[in-house]
Amino acid sequence: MSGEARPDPRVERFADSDAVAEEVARRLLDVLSVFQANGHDPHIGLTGGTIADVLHRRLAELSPDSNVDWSRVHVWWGDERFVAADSDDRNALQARRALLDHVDVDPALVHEMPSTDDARDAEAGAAAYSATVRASGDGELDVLMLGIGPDGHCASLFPHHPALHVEDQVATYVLDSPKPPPERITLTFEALNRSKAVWFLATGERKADAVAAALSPGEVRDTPARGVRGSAETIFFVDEAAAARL
Ligand SMILES: O=C1O[C@H](COP(=O)(O)O)[C@@H](O)[C@H](O)[C@H]1O
Repeated sequence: MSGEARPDPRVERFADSDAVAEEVARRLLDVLSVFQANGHDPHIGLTGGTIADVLHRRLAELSPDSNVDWSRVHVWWGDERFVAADSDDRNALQARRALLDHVDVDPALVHEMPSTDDARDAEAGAAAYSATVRASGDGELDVLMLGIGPDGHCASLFPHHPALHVEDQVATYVLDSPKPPPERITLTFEALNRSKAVWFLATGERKADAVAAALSPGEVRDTPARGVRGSAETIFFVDEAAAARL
C-alpha cells in the first residue's frame, strides 16, 4: 500500500453466512443509493467465491425495493479465472446468473476480465484489462468486495506468488494457481488499494485462520489479504465461524 495512513480494518460479526449476505447486500444498496443521490455513478468491484454467490442472490432479491439505478453502476472484478466465458468457473458468469441478469445494468458499464474467448493467453488478458481500467478514468473503486481463501489469498493473489510483487500494472496474471483453475487474471495490490472502501467477506470455519491472519501483523507474502486496505475504510464482514480465531 502507498505511504498514506489508512483506517484500521473493522470487523463486523454475524451469526451465519445468510446474515453476512443480508447485511452486505443492504449496506451496498444503501451506499449505491447515496452515491447516486449525490450525482455520482459508483464503481464497484465484485468477487467470486462461495459467499459472493449468496450475496449476489440477496442483492437481486432486495434491489427492486431499493433506489439503486443499476444502469448507472460500473461493475468491475478483482479477479477472474482465465477460462472460457461460458465456463462455470467464471466469476463473472456466477455474478451474471445470480445478480447482473436480474437488474438493469448497462452492458457498457459491466467490465468482465477477458476469457479464453477474448485473449490469446492470460498475460494478454491482463494487459487488455489494464488498458480498460486506465481508459475508464482513475481506476478508483468506490466499493471493492473481496473473498478470502483458507490460505489467505484474496482476488487471485496467492501466498508467496510472484504476482504479489508486480508494480506499475493494474492487472497481472497467474498461470499456476494453487487453487484450480490454474490460469487467472487479477488486479494487483496497487490497483486493489486504489479502492476507497474494501469489504472482505468471509464465512465458515475453514476461513477462521485466514481471517485471523489477515487482521494480525505479519508478512503480506504469507497472507495476501493483509495487503489490501481501503483509503476510506476496510471492513471484514464475517460470521461467527470465520471469526472463531479472533
Ligand atoms: O478462487 C477464488 O477464491 C476466492 C475465495 O473463494 P471462496 O470460495 O473460498 O470464498 C474468491 O474471492 C476469488 O474471487 C476466486 O477467484
